[in-house]
Amino acid sequence: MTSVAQSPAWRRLHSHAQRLRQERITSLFDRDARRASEFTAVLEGIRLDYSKQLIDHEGMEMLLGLARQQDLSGWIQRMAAGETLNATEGRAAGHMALRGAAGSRMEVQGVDVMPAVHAVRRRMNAFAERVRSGEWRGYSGQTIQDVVNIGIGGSDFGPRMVREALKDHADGPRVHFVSNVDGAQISGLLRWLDPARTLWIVTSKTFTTQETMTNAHTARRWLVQHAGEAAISRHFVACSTNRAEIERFGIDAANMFEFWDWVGGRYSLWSAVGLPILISVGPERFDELLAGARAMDQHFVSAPLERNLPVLLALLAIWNFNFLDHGTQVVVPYAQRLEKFIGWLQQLELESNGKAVTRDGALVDYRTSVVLWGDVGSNAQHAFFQTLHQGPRVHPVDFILPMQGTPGLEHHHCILVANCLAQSAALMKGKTPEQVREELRGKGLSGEALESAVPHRVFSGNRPSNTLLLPRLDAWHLGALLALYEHRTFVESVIWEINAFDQWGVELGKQLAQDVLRAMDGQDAGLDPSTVALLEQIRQGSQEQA
Ligand SMILES: O=P(O)(O)OC[C@H]1O[C@H](O)[C@H](O)[C@@H](O)[C@@H]1O
Repeated sequence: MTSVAQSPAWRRLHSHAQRLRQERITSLFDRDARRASEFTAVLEGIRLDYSKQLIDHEGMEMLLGLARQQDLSGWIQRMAAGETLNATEGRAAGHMALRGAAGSRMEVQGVDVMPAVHAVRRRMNAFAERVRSGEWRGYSGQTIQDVVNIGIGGSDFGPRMVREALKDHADGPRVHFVSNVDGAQISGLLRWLDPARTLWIVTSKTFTTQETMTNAHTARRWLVQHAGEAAISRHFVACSTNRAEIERFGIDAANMFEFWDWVGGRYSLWSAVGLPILISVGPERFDELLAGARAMDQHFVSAPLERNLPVLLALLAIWNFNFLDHGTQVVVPYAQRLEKFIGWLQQLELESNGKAVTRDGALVDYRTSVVLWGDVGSNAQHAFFQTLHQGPRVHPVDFILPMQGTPGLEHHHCILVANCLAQSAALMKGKTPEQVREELRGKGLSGEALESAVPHRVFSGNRPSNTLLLPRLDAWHLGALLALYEHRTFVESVIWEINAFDQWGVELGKQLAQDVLRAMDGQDAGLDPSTVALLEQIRQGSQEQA
């Protein structure tokens, strides 16, 4: 089996990249008056402007050629048809079905799953409404004031991020999240929560994840201490695929919201895992979120590759990392409400594509798994933008900018917009030594003082970015944004020929944690000398503290 890196499409791109490395993005603009509009793709007001990438029409054609060579359209159709894409676990990747419209038919491994999806959604809606309206009462007859989701990874990042993004629409009980097994997180909440008015949602696809189960048992003990076992059915619900474990924990089957093994954890916020979102913002907003994602799905499945937003986003990433050899992917939303977006995106991208073997198990001989990081603008400008502008490696940036800001504070939004656009322009244009000299002469510097100052003030420029404009940050556009990045991740995996839907890489650490726990219990767990020494230090340290 020859590697994609040996294929004709890849080789053509490789040679083309050698040529384009000599180019300036600004010169590409000089030669093409229509570049800004021609290198923009639009869906329902969402505009992906990729004109500030170091690429020309020929390069784009070659990238699309690579996508065709890799049968991208075929893979998209196979995902939409619910085929078993995740071969190592024998599962489909059915997250698009979770946002399918009522009355539509969507198959996963040959079964129409829409009746089951909508049946759970109806139960979620009804339950959320009961909690929100105050009809659902705790053991003392009082209404629910605080809801705590206990979950980690995909059972935490998605709902936490959406809850944060839609905070301005929150009109239900307060929603909190506990993910870390570090007792500091849950103890901080238990200090002030009222057991009679708190609802716990235990969210775990497997219902066996150590951190989640530890936190869930701590919450359960706390409630039982205050109100006895009988209170559990009024205060604990579960979102999971594992009915048996839920019952063993003591949660009523009637309080279980089901999802299925064809929903990957990092793609699960659209399923029962979204229950905390529903309770926070209500079923109507949740429906809008799903509708936005559905619009992106339909676009992804039906738009031609050259106008397909997720496809373009992924191909440009491939261009930057596999052909121009740039460093990492930076994502900077100029929207405070998207503060949790990066965490969600990191799991999505790095758990999906953090692999070095192809679907067939062959080692790859090209880069995969691009490290993705970022923070909200404008804060990020005051943290890591120095290295984006003048550091030795180029890190392409996705700027994400809602076109509307906070009502009544429009002048804040003007400044936000100005900063966002200025950063991408600065990355592209840079500043030449001649420009720096002129500037310094204007400030009265000359001779050696001037020359020694120059290198520190030069910006190489030619640093690529995308700008993604959203009409506004509402539930609909958020849904579309999240689905855009989900599909981007999938497209990358198709080009790289890897399975984006398993995550064996997290298993070894989990197994070894069990060994370390056994060793802490005094058993011989066959640990390595370094771990044994560290454990001894920790034992001594904790004794000193006691
Ligand atoms: O939802 P759970 O079964 O508790 O799993 C939570 C998380 O566990 C692991 O970290 C997996 O790699 C993630 O994909 C998953 O989201």
